Amino acid sequence: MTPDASLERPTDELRGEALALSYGRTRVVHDVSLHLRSGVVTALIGPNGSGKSTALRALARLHRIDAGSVHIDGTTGRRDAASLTAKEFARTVAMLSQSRPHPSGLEVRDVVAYGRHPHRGRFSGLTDTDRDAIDRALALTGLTAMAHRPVDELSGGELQRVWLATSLAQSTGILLLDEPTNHLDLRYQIETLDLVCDLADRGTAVGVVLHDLDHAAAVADEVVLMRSGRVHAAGAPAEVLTADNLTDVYGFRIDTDVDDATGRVRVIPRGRHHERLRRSAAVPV
Ligand SMILES: Nc1ncnc2c1ncn2[C@@H]1O[C@H](COP(=O)(O)OP(=O)(O)OP(=O)(O)O)[C@@H](O)[C@H]1O
Repeated sequence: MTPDASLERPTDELRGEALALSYGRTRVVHDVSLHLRSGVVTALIGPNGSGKSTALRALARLHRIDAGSVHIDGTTGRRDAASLTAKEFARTVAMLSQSRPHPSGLEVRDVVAYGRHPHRGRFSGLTDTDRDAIDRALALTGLTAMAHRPVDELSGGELQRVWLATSLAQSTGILLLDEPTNHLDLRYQIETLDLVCDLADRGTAVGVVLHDLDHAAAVADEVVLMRSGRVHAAGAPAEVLTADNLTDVYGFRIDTDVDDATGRVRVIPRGRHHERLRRSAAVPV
């Protein structure tokens, strides 16, 4: 699962400034700014309901913006995301949403081919470039051998990889992933994280919502810690993933240390079960 290094290096960046977002009359995201830079993995973390998905969806033009702006900075200068046609935007930004449809009556390859829609003319068939992009997306997600299986027969994790492949087939310079490791077994969780890093290494701007803080520590160049619809802290993983920040935001004791092998922060949640383990270790059976 390594992206093709021969492809042109993307340079687009996505900038959400002072975003205010609501459901109906309820404001759920307040004054949030997010800057997704080319070649950088930005992880959005925070408790349930803190506004991560809503913010990511706003960057993908899937949620109405009450105040603030979303811009794309690319080779042709700065463009307001709202000024692009749907196809232009979809050639620039791909998003793997948390709510993923369950298509039926289609093969895996057909679903992944949907990712090429923004690159195709209204009546034109798949070009060689389209087919190459589909093959590459299937390979990157470990789906080549399943390309002709009906999607109706797939497990939740396999289907998740099909949607990831569909986003990759869009061949965008900006990739937004909402909990991409959900439903995946350990191998594909790690492969997906590796893929995220590989894509960033060849220039993609990646914004990824992650619940596993060790995953965020392992892959993120920048971490945005959200709380109650606001950015509580943002910056390098070692600056954001501190015991104080995490304990404060998640509302129970969380310690951190540093993995000697990688130099990355390790997160140690101190649930009541730790106390139980400590007691049972102290009292010989
Ligand atoms: N469709 C909706 N209608 C009304 N309120 C919503 C809707 N979706 C989300 N919300 C509310 O908006 C707030 C932010 O939700 P959001 O899904 O962005 O949080 P999140 O950080 O992604 O949460 P999670 O980690 O649980 O996925 C929450 O208070 C949530 O209850």
